[in-house]
Amino acid sequence: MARSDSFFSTISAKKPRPDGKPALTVRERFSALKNLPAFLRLIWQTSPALALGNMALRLLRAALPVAMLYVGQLILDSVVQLSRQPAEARQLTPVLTLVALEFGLAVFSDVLGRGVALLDSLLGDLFANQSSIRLMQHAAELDLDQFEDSAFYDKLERARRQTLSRTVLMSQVLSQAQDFITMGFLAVGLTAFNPWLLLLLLVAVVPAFLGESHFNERSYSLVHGWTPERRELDYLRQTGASDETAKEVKIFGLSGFLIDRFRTLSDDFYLKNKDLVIRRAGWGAFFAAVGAAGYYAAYVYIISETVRGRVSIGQLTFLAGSFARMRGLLEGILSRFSAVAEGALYLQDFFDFFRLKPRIIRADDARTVRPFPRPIQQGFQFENVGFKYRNAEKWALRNLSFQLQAGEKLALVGENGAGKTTLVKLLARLYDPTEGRILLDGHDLREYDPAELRQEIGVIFQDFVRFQLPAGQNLAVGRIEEQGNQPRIEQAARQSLADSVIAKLPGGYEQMIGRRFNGGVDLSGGEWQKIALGRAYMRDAQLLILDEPTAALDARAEYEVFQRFKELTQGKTAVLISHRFSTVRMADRILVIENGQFQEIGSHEELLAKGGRYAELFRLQAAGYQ
Ligand SMILES: Nc1ncnc2c1ncn2[C@@H]1O[C@H](COP(=O)(O)OP(=O)(O)OP(=O)(O)O)[C@@H](O)[C@H]1O
Repeated sequence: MARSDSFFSTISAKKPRPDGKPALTVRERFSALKNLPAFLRLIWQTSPALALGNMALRLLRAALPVAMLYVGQLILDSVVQLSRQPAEARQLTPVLTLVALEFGLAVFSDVLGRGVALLDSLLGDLFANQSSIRLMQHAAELDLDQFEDSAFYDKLERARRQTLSRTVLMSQVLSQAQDFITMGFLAVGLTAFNPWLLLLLLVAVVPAFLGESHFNERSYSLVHGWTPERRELDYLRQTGASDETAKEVKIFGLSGFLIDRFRTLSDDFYLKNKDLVIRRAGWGAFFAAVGAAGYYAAYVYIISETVRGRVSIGQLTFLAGSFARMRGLLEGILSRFSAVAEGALYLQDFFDFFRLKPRIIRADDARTVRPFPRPIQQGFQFENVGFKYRNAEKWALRNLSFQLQAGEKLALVGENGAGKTTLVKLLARLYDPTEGRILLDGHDLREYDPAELRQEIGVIFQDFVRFQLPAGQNLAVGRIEEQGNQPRIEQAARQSLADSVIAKLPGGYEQMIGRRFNGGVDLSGGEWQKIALGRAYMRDAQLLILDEPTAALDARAEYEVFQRFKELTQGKTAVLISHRFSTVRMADRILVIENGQFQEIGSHEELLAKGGRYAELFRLQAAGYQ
């Protein structure tokens, strides 16, 4: 932000924001307030009872300041009157009753204040929890390809950061309403005395409001524009100090490199922010002085009216008290208004995230959704399939046509980056083809319900997740509905050879695995792989896909895994991705892909006899063993 950027200039002109976009105008800032009704609806839905209770207490509390000031006025006037009476005629009881009343009101106001704070905190906690749940639910509905878009990630990040700060916004909006009501009560008293005092009040307070609101917009722009960098800062913080990365950070001596990058980014942000907060403090002090001048001008006026005998001492305290109170309230309301407007700007990100819609969804009209074939009759047909990742220049797959027959075991072979995993992701409809189509039993895959399709498919990816969960649950994630079915979990463990891994764990199936949590035991790469393989056996899937499932297994385990796999998937369709030809040759047919293009397909013997790419790769690997 340029140093010459004065406060008043941005009110009229659009200045570039730190992220290069023009600064928000006052109108844009106000228009963000349109998000508030939807926000209040969300709060109401969180707990109507708590929301209602909160509003009722606030309403009551709003009336108390004017009541207390009025009782104060009565007390003072009574005291002055008493002091003018002869000593023997002085009756203290009425004054003491008034003092007792004021005391009662003070205690009541305090109790109400605590009640409001309590309900705010309960409602805020519930709201934050429900927002986090909604966020997770919505993220789960979105497409994989949306997660690979950095603009999406920025939105997700901002929405996630805001679930907690939105509870502050909730209190602010409710306090705003409460203070408005209090102001209304006080304004009646002040206007009755002299309406000009109200005008004086506005003159004293409005500049401070404009200043606050300007700096709030600046700070939103700064934070918003810095989302990618703040994401990188989080990433660096995590990479520099986490169990997952500690090994390589140490071996490669990366901590200096990571810290330098962190320092550069964080210093840059600090300097930009410092500039802003210093100017904010300077202008803030100036506007506070303007406000104080307005208050003292009014005070002098009220005092002079008292001296001239036009108002009583009690009225003097009532008016001075009302004016001071109203100045505080108005300042609070106005500066809170800009905080609320700022919060509403952030809300925009929150709602924007929820407006993102997945594309891979079930057809709206239930009649057009095709029931999934049980069993699959013909299999999957790739028709001229092409796929390009979001923002990628080059095609990951192109012009791919072949048939995956029902009950067939198909192996995919190709060099790194050839497109094997991409093909599998298209089968599971994690993405839809960019061109061409995939048919299942003669119908486009898009005609089936994606949820049903995924139920019928069991995929173990090469980068499977190492869930920090007990061993049994780590297997059960393959079919989480069966997490209570111990015999089934144990059977899957036997089938994937994970049973011998679990037998060695001190806690058996209950043993927490992974290092993140207390008492967790880590496993070797191959041991993790056996657990992950077990997830495939937890499913009753018609199509099983194993993407390099044995890369970390020793030769004997690999042989055994595949013997079992063949037996256990009798009659089922399966796709295997492997770089080991000893595994690949067990498949009925092998599809060779090169640079995303179909190369050849056939059985091991056929392809060897053909003497093409497969034969070349096979001989290359075989030569390595000689
Ligand atoms: N999420 C992604 N976004 C952009 N490009 C991607 C993405 N995933 C893969 N690619 C690119 O698509 C191409 C095919 O990748 P794919 O993962 O399908 O290869 P693969 O044959 O499975 O490789 P490997 O044997 O290394 O696992 C590669 O050029 C890769 O860089």
